Amino acid sequence: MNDKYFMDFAIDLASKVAGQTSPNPVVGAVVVKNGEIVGFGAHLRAGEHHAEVNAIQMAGLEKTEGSTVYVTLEPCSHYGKTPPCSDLLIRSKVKKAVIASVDPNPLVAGKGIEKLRSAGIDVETGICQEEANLLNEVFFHFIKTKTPFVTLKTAASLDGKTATSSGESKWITGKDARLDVHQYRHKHDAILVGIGTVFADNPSLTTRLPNGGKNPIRIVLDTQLQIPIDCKLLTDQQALTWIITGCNPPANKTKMVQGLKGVKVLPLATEKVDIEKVLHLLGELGITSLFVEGGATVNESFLKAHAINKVITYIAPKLIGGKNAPTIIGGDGYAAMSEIMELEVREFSRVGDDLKIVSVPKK
Ligand SMILES: Nc1c(/N=C/[C@H](O)[C@H](O)[C@H](O)COP(=O)(O)O)[nH]c(=O)[nH]c1=O
Ligand SMILES: Nc1c(N[C@@H]2O[C@H](COP(=O)(O)O)[C@@H](O)[C@H]2O)[nH]c(=O)[nH]c1=O
Ligand SMILES: [Zn+2]
Repeated sequence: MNDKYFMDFAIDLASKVAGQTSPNPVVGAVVVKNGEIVGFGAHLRAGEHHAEVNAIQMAGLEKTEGSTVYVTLEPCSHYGKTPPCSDLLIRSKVKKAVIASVDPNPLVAGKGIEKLRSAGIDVETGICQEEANLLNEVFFHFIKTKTPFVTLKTAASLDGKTATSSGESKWITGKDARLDVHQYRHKHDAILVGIGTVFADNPSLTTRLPNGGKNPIRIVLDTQLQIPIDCKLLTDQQALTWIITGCNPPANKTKMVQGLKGVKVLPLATEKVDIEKVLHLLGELGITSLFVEGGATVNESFLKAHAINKVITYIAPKLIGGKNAPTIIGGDGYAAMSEIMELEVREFSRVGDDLKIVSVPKK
């Protein structure tokens, strides 16, 4: 078996724990001795063992000695919440390390590889690098920008409507597509809607998957703190709810809302809710991935802030019509074609009766 064979397994291990390890990256590791897999593991949760530790623990020290370790991310070389993996590989007398992604964390970048080489371990990098980098697009983005990686989720009819002109929207996409959305809620640290969607749908924004899943922190952009006090987000206590407002939300309403369990009011320093400021605030609060579920006004503000890193679009084979029916992106939008946002399609699939398109900004 070649290096790709074993690295594919490590990548598969890492891909299956997406959403669990935040704010850490997902990492998979496989220990191979004389062409036989003797141990494997993934990093399961921030603060717990790294992938290499789990894999070497399964292999045992005897089999690890003289082995080749395949790992999707450069072994760490610093003391974070856990001791350095590069030291562990050296102590365990590993013969060779095959690495997919180099760690962009300034604390680690290249130091882990250097440490291994100077201890006489043969290190090869770049095997399945593209694929492994995609696994950690959120982590790499956050390490670089200290702001969350933003995924915009939209759902519309064939003619681009998100509701009828009378505001009805149940349902445009089918059960399968609506369920598919929940896997993304599980994987994200936070989910964001505008106050308009709260008024229109009284959403719960929780993760409702058959096998359970993590609820993201629910964020509402609500400049004047108009949120209805009896809405699900403030009363269901299913997950934390943070409301981001302009600088002077009404004092008595703020006191009332702030007093609710699991609810925080976060006023910005400016009158208007500026997306750049929202992202920096969320980054400071440790949000590494943000799932934006609209509505049209919020979507446009993210578009204009050039803050969209990925778009998940569900299209239902339905025609709604109506020049006043709402569409995916509202506001003024761009007047000049030269300004519009261009993307490239990364995935195209069917989900039940609907189409699903995953696209990313054109490089
Ligand atoms: N109307 C449709 C959608 N509507 C999505 C809404 O904007 C909002 O995200 C939901 O109301 C969230 O509600 P909850 O959290 O599940 O209680 N989204 C979809 O994917 N398909 C549709 O047909
Ligand atoms: N999860 C992971 C790594 N994560 C690296 O270590 C940092 C977190 O360290 P700590 O706070 O100790 O968990 C994280 O920012 C990233 O640079 N490294 C690895 O060798 N293997 C792993 O499985
Ligand atoms: Zn480590």
